[in-house]
Parts: sequence; C-alpha cells; structure tokens
Amino acid sequence: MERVSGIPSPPAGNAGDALNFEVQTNTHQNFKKTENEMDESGDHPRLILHDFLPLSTCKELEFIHKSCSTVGYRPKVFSTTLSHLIATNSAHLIIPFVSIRERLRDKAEEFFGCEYELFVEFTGLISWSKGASIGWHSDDNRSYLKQRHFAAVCYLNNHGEDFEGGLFQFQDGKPATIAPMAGDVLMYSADSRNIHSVDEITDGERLTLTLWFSRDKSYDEDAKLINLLSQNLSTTLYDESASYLPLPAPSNMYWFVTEEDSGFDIRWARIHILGFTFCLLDYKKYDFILDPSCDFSEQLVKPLWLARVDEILDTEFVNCLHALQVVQFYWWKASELQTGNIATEAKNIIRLSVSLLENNNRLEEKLLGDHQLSEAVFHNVSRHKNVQCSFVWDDFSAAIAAWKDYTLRLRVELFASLANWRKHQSVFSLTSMDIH
Ligand SMILES: O=C(O)CCC(=O)C(=O)O
Ligand SMILES: [Fe+2]
Repeated sequence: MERVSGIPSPPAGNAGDALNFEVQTNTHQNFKKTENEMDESGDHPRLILHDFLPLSTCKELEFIHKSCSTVGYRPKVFSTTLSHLIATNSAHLIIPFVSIRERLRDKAEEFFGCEYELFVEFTGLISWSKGASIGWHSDDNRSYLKQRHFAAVCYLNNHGEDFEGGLFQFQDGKPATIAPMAGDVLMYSADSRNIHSVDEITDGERLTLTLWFSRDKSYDEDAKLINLLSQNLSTTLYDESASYLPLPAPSNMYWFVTEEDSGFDIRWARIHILGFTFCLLDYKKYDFILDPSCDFSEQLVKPLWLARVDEILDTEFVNCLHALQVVQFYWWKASELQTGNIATEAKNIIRLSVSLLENNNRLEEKLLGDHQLSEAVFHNVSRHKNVQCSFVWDDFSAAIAAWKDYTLRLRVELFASLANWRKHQSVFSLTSMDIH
C-alpha cells in the first residue's frame, strides 16, 4: 500500500509553552541527558528519545485520559484506547493522536531499519496507580501478541513529581533503568532481547501513551478505526441534537474494585479530587427522596449538575462524562481561562438545600464510598492545590464555552479527514490547506 505523507513533524520540546497551566518545576531536569540514548552493543535494539513530545501535548493527552479512561486490563491500571473514544461518541478526541502516531512510526522505522514496513497495531493511554507493577516480560510473550514487533512508550508525566516508584528496568544491556519524564519516549523491539519490568508505583498516577507496531498488515489499527468511525459517526457535522456530547460506556467499565472488595466509580473519584461533586437531582425538586433500591450508577447517565461544597452551578450536563470532560478541560486550561472576576455571588450559582445535600451525600456514599480510598488512588496534593485555592465559578463557566469550541474544532478536523482516511485506508494528518 502506498504510504500517504502527512504534515511535517512539529518541533519537539516547547517546554516554555506559555499556554501550559503549570510552571514546569521538574526537579530531575538538571540530571536529564539531552542526547538520545541507545544500546551500543546492538544486542538489545532500543532507543530513548528525550523531549520527543512537547509538554503541551502531554497535557492534552492527560486531559483526554482523565476525562475518558475506564478501568484497565490489570488491577490498578486505567486505559483509554482510540476505539473506546469512538465508541463513547468522542471520536474527535483521536485527532490529537494522529500526528504523534505518524512521528513515532516514522522514528521506529528509521531506527529499526524498516522504512515503510510498519503498521500501528495498538495506541492507548495507560495509567498505573499506587500498587501497580509488572514483572520481567517481553511484549510479545503471549501467542496472541506475536504480531507485536516494536514498542514505543511515551512518558506523559514525571517520576518524583507526579508519582513515585514506577521505574522502567531492562534485564540486560544499557541503559538499565529509565526514570519516566514527560516528553521522553522509549522504543524497543518487543522480543526477548528486551526483557523488562516496571517497579511498583508507590504514590500518584503514572501516565503513558503506549504504541505497538507490527509488520503484519492484518493487525493494522487504522483499518479497524476507520471501520468503527464509519459505523459510529453521525453523518452530519452540525447536528441539532448536540451529537458531539460523550456517551458513557457500561458503568462496570468505570468501577474500580479494591482487594478488600470495596470500590468506587472512577468518574466520580476524578471530579472529587478536584473539589467537585455530581449533583444528580433536579435542584428544583427539593423534596425528592431517593429510592434506596435504585441502581445508583444508572443515575450518572442522566442529566446532572456540578457542585462544590454547597454551591451548585445552574448548568445542566447531559451525563457524568459530559460534566467530567468539562471539569478536566477546566483543570487543563485553568490559567488561560481566568476571567479576573472574584465574584463570590455569581448569578448562576444556587445554594444546595439541606435535603438535597443529604440526598447527594447518599449517592456519593454509594458511588464514591470512602473518600480516602479514591484520594489514595488519584490524589496528588502538590498538583491540585493551585486550582483549589483560586477557584472562581466564572472561570469555570468560561471553561464550558471553551470546551465546546475545542470539541467543535476537533470535529471539523475529523470530518475533513475522514473521507481521505477512508480512501487511503490509513489514518494520517492532513495539511491545514487540505482542511480549509
Ligand atoms: O509503561 C512502561 O514503562 C512499560 C509498560 C510495559 O512494559 C507494558 O505495557 O508492556
Ligand atoms: Fe512491556
């Protein structure tokens, strides 16, 4: 198949990006090698690329993961696959991955000497929470994984800052240990020349974008994605029924289970650690009493509101994923969205009544359970305090509008790309000239 060329690679490592929410106080920066590293013996085909992804891209992918992930394939692991994004009506969120996949595949082909031979077999955001680890293995070590020839692991956050533990170890050859740092990429052949492990995460959440490449075209992820897009995407871009809004997967996919058999809904947990709560009832029906026999998770796919402490924002979200995406978007873009208003009495804020507060607490107890449990899994005090201190509802309202613009912009790009993707049976980035 003819390879369709995309836009040139963006420059890597714009660490000073003024749009970044946080000042990058990377304590490891001083120790970081600027040269890329590889095994010189050639016995262990592997490569480390420092600062391959801009930090702004890492933040965008973090936003996507924290808005869309489900519980993963192993305990204490969360994942966001591209097919999951399509299946939950967030297909436009695959757009930020497109040029990264191309750059990584080109780099892998160049380094491993197989130009125009590789197909992306899998793309996913994967995060590991406290207690997760993996012992010595090669990535092709199961009969159903033999098609995996090369891996690319992109680190999206920092060891020692966002999480503790989680060092990557190679059993043989150099380098032996890799401390994940946002923007760095590790590539290696998936066979037994690169047996590796990941140490247990002891605090925080370790986030990667992980890709595998195959020489076998029948495992090409692009064909599967194009097929799914064709089945799932509504035919019109501007649809009256707000077709850009996310649709949750079955609720068990968001249920985190602990060894002690208690658990919580990860969507609720993720907004809880940012100081929000879902308010599931129409706040106008103050005397509504919850039916104790109802399926509480089902409530999260119905319209709901967002609250902080005893204040509720008078804006309806179609379901919890819609609200979660906006909260995570606000968290991602907070510094850009500051309106400068210090209004304590914003006009679209309503105080929660005692009865509604009680009902909400009962729901929260069912779906979030013990606060300490979800905080232990997701919380990272140092990263969250900036937003907590300076929260203003007006800034949050600005985030709702900015989230919609962002979503619609990606949808325009997706719809413009899709015909070309179908034609070439390949997912690739178009130049801006092709789009406009
Ligand atoms: O996240 C990493 O550093 C590597 C993970 C890994 O070994 C795997 O997913 O097979
Ligand atoms: Fe692995």
